Amino acid sequence: MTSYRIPFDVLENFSRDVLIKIGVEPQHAAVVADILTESDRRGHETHGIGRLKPIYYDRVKKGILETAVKYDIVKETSTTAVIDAHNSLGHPISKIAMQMAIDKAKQHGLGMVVCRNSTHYGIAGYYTSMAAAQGCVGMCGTNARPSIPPTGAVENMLGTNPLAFAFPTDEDFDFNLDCATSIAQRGRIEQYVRENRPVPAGWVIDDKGQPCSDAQQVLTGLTKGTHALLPLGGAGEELGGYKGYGYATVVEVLSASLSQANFLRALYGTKPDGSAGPIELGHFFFAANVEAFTTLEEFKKSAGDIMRELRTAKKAHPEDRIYVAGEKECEAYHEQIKLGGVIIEPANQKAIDAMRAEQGLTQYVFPWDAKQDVPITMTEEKPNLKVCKYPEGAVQNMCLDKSMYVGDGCYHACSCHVRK
Ligand SMILES: NC(=O)c1ccc[n+]([C@@H]2O[C@H](COP(=O)([O-])OP(=O)(O)OC[C@H]3O[C@@H](n4cnc5c(N)ncnc54)[C@H](O)[C@@H]3O)[C@@H](O)[C@H]2O)c1
Ligand SMILES: O=C(O)C[C@H](O)C(=O)O
Repeated sequence: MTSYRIPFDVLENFSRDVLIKIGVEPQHAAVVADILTESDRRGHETHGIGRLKPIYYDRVKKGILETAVKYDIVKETSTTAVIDAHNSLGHPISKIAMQMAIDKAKQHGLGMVVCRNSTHYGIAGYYTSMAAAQGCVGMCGTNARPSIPPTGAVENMLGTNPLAFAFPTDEDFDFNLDCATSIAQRGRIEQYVRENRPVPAGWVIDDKGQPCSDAQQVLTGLTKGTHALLPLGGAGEELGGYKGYGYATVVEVLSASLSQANFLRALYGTKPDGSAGPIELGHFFFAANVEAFTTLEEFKKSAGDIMRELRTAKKAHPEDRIYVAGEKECEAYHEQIKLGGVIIEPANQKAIDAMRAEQGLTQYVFPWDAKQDVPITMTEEKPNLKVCKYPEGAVQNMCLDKSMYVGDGCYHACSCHVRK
């Protein structure tokens, strides 16, 4: 089966409309759809639209995730707040919580807001980006279903617990370090299952401490507790696995102990009878107003100077490239915008088809609905540039390579095909 590139606005509108159909308020559905699509725009496809189903859609359908976004502020000071999210969708609550932290930082220098009884919030870096865009240093993290074993153990206990930091710079992107505290996160294993690829050595151990390369076995084993995703640094102490384990523990404590949220084994999401139950998590969001320390201009210049000096490091091979955190996401964003959307693989096409059929969203037509290839018309040809026009009724842009999507045609230096 073929993968197709789908424009971001189509995916975002589809995700929003699916969520509205299953009972989510339009303004909250729009936030979830934006954050899922933003993950794809940044190249974090493991946490993008591909997770609408099985995670959010299926959990709402099973009645283990609330569609109404309700929350209470249970404790508040000028610089802190504790939110109870009552098993609501994690993305809208997290956006509200990070904005509260930023507002407090803007007024008092620092702000920290924690949530309990919230649910999976997607990419941590979305929320730290909000802080950087508003002149703050942002930090956030969340706990998650058990995945990481403590160093020396084989039982998965800690979530893949992402920890993200962002701040503005005078470069054309904000620094944003946004990653799990495990070597690979669950979304990556799901991706390896979809692509039928073996899991690389060093990512996983089973309950005998042995490696396992079968992605499906790992995914099932994570839920059963027979497999674990190793912390940053890997197994044992030799390569510093205890550092990743330590950072995952910091995230667990900041997510759970300040807000009095659930932690570790309580996040398996299984009821005593073995059926799926809610996974109510904790998150923390922190913002520091740069202007409380120095001018924003001085901060950005200094941070940018650090980025630029890092890039001057002597390289092992001239062709190697030195990146700083946030740079790849910025490039992916521009590249994907230029290419006109995100590649949707066959497994994700099936999930989209199932949601479309169940919710009667027949107004959405995707390229894989097309029955036959039809020729495209070249309207202009220059060296390395063809301007082509799609025939009437052609379904979406299906150019899968470096092309510029322009309405009903594309500019490209390759051959692409269109289906009807
Ligand atoms: N909600 C959850 O429970 C949860 C759990 C785990 C991960 N996640 C999310 O999944 C996403 C992916 O996580 P991941 O652990 O796979 O991330 P990853 O391993 O892809 O690392 C991404 C980070 O590393 C930086 N980076 C990549 N290559 C670099 C290089 N060569 N030099 C310098 N920096 C570089 C990126 O800019 C980015 O900040 C994140 O958005 C994370 O928040 C969410
Ligand atoms: O899937 C989870 O529970 C957490 C996170 O999104 C991950 O991919 O590891």
